[in-house]
Amino acid sequence: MRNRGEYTPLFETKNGRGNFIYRLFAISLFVSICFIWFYRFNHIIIITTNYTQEKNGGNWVWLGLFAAELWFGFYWILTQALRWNRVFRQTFKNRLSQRYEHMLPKVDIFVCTANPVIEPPIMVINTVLSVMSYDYPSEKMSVYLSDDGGSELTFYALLEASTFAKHWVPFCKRFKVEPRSPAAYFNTTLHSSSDSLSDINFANELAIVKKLYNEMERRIKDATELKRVPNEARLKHEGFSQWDSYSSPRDHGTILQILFHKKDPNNSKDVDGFILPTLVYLAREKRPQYHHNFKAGAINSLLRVSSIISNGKIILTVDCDMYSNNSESIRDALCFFMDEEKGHEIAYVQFPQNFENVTKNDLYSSALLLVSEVEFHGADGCGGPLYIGTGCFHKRESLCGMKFSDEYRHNWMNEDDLFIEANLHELEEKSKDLASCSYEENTLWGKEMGLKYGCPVEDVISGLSIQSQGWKSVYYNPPRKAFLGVAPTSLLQVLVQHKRWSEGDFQILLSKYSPAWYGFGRISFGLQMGYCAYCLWAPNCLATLYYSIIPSLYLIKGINLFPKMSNPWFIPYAYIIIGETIYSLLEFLSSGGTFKGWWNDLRIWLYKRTSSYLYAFSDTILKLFGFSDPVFTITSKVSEEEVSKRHEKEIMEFGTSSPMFTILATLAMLNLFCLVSVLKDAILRDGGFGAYEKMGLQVMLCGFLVLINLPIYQGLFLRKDSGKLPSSLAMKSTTLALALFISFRFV
Ligand SMILES: O=c1ccn([C@@H]2O[C@H](COP(=O)(O)OP(=O)(O)O[C@H]3O[C@H](CO)[C@@H](O)[C@H](O)[C@H]3O)[C@@H](O)[C@H]2O)c(=O)[nH]1
Ligand SMILES: [Mn+2]
Repeated sequence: MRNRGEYTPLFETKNGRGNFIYRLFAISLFVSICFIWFYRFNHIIIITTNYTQEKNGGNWVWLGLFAAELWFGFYWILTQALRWNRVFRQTFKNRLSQRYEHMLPKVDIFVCTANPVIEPPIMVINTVLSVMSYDYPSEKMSVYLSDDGGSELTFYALLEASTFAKHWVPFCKRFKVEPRSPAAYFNTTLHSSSDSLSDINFANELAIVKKLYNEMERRIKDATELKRVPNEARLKHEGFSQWDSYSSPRDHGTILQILFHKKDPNNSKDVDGFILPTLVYLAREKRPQYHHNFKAGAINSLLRVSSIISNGKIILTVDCDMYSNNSESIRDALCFFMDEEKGHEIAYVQFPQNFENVTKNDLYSSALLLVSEVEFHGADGCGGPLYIGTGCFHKRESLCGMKFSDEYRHNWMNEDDLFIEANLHELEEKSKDLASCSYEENTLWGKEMGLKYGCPVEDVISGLSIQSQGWKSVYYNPPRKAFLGVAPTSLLQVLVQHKRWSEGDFQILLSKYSPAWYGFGRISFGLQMGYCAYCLWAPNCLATLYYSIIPSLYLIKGINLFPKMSNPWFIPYAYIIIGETIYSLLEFLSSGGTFKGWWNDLRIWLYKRTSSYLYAFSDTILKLFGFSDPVFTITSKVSEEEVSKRHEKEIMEFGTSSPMFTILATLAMLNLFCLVSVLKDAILRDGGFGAYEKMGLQVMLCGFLVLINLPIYQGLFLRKDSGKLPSSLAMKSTTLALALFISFRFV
C-alpha cells in the first residue's frame, strides 16, 4: 500500500471559466427583475386607487401579468443553481491501470429495448456489440439485453450478433478502432488502424468483418421486414422453443437465454480463442393482470437476474439506441468510483446524452445542448447531476437501495459467483424465477430497492432518491462523446417526449420524493433548486401562455400594459431583454451551437411550454384526482424516407393532426392577426405610429411571436408536401384565432 503522501487522485475537478463574470451578470439581472416586480406591483396600486382600471384594461390583466412576471423571475432564480457553480471533470486512466489493472471490478451492462418496430433489432444489436467491445477485460463484463417487446426477431438478431461478435470484438481490440458500433464504424469514411505497421493486415481483416457484417445485416433486416425468423435459424437454436407458449408481448412467460458464459467456454470464445463477455437475453414475464412498470420494471428484473449470473459491482444502463462511441468509458467511470479519497461517496457517474442524428442547426433542439454543456455541469457543482436513464454507471449497492454512511468503503475484490456448482441450464432456470411477475409482490422492489415505480421518468426520481440517501454523483462529459443515440425527428415526437418528461418531473415534485421537501436537508440547497427547475417545467405553461396571448390582444385594443420607452421603468425590461438575449446566444454558441440553432432552440422552448407542458400540467392535475394512468410513450427511432429527407433539410415536420398542433397554430394565427391589425392602423390612421412608442414592448413581443412562428405559417398555408399541417387543422385554428381576435377587437 502506498502511503498518503504519494496520493495522486484518479480524477480532478476544475471550476468553470467565467463563473465569476457570470455571477456578476446574474446579480445585475436579478436587480432588474426586482425593479419589474416593483413596477408592476406599484402600478396595480396606482390604477386601483385612482380608479383608472378601465382605461388600463382592468385589474385582473395587471394581476395576471404580475403573477406571470413573479413566476418568470422565481423560475429564473431556480435555474441559477444550474449555472452558478459549473464544474468540469477530468480522469487519469493511466493511473487507474497502473494501480488496479489486475483487480478491476466486474461490470454488468443493461441494454433496454421494448418494441421491434420502432426500435429496429439491427440498431439494438449494434448497441449491444458496441458495449461488448469496450476496452475492458472481457471476462469481467456481462451484457444483458432486456426485451420488453418479447420479440423473437430481437432474439434472432441477438443470436446473429453473438456469432458476429466472435469476429468483431477481437477486431476492435486488435486495431483499437472507434467507434465500436459496427454500423457507425462502417459509416465513418476514414478507417485507419492505430498502428500503421499492421496496415495491410488491417485492410484484410477490415474487408472480412465488413463482409460478415453486411451479410448479417441483410439477414436481420430481411427477417424484420418479413416479421419472421428464418426456419434454419429456428431449428438451429433451441432458445426459440421458449416462444411456443407465447401469446402476446403483454402475455408470456419469462424468456431467458444465456448466450455466452464462462460455464460454457467452448461456445463463448472469439475466433482467437479468448473468452467473450457474458451475453444474456431476457424478456421478463408479462401478464395482463400485473403492471409491468415500463423501463423501471425491466431494469429491476435485470438487477435480480444479473445478481446471480454475474453480480457485477458496477452497472451501466443504456437505451437500445445509445451505442458506445468511446471504448474507454468504463475506465473513465472507474476513475471516479475507485478514487481512494472520494470514490466511496459516489453512487453514479452520468455521461451526457448525445445524438447521432441531429442536424447542424438542430431544428427541434433535441440535442439538449444546454442541458449537457451547461446545466449538468452546474448540477455537478451542487452535489451531482440527475440520473437520466442512459449512459450512466451505477454502483450496484446504491442502485439497490443501500444508504450512504461515512464508514462505508467499497470492497473492490471480486467475489465468487453465487452458484458455482450449478450448470448453465440450472442457472438459467434459477434466473427465470427472478424475472417473474409475482416475484415482486410484497417486496420492496420499486419502492426502496431498484428503480422507483409509478413515474414516467423513473430515472430522475430514482437518482434523486439515491442522492437523498447521502450519495454523490458525478457528471462526466469527455471530449470524445461517450454515447450516441437517436433523437426524435418530428415535432410531434419532440412534444410527446417532453410531455412525458415534464409530466414525470412535475409528479416528482408532488410525490413523496419531492426535491422541495423530501430533499430538504438531504441534498444541498443548490441541488434542490436545480431539481425544482426541472420539476417545474410543466407549470411554466401558464405564465408563457398568458404572455403570448394577453399582451397581443390588448395591443389591438390600444391598451398599454408595459412602460413606455420614454419611461425610466422601461430600462429594466430593456436590460433583461437585451442582456438575456446576448447571454443566451453566447452560451449557446460557446456550447457548440449555431446562430440558427439558437433561434430554433428558442422556438422549441416556446412550443414546449405552450403545448407539451400544458398537457403535462393538466394530466398531472387530473392524475392527482385519480383520472388518468401513467403511460410511457416510446419514442420512435425510425422514420420514413421522406420524413428523414425533410429532417436533413431542416424542414419542420408536422404531418398529422394533433391537439398540440392546434394550440400552436391558433396562437400563431392570433398573433398574426394582432400584428397585422396594428400595422394596418399605424399606416391608415394619423399619428398611428405613435403606437410604437407608446406600446413598443407589446408590439415587439407580438412581432417576435410572429417571427418565430414562421414555420407554422408555412406549414399551414404555403407547403404542399406531406409534412405540412393538415388543412382541417388550418381551418380550425384560423377560425378559433379569428373568433378570439374579433371578439376582442370589436366587442
Ligand atoms: O416499457 C418500456 C418502455 C421503454 N423501455 C426502454 O426505455 C428506453 C427509453 O425509451 P425512449 O422511448 O427512447 O424514451 P426517451 O424519451 O428517449 O428516454 C429518455 O427518458 C426516459 C425516461 O422518460 C429514460 O428512461 C431514458 O433513459 C431516456 O433516454 C428505451 O430503450 C426503451 O426500449 C423499456 O425497456 N420498457
Ligand atoms: Mn430514446
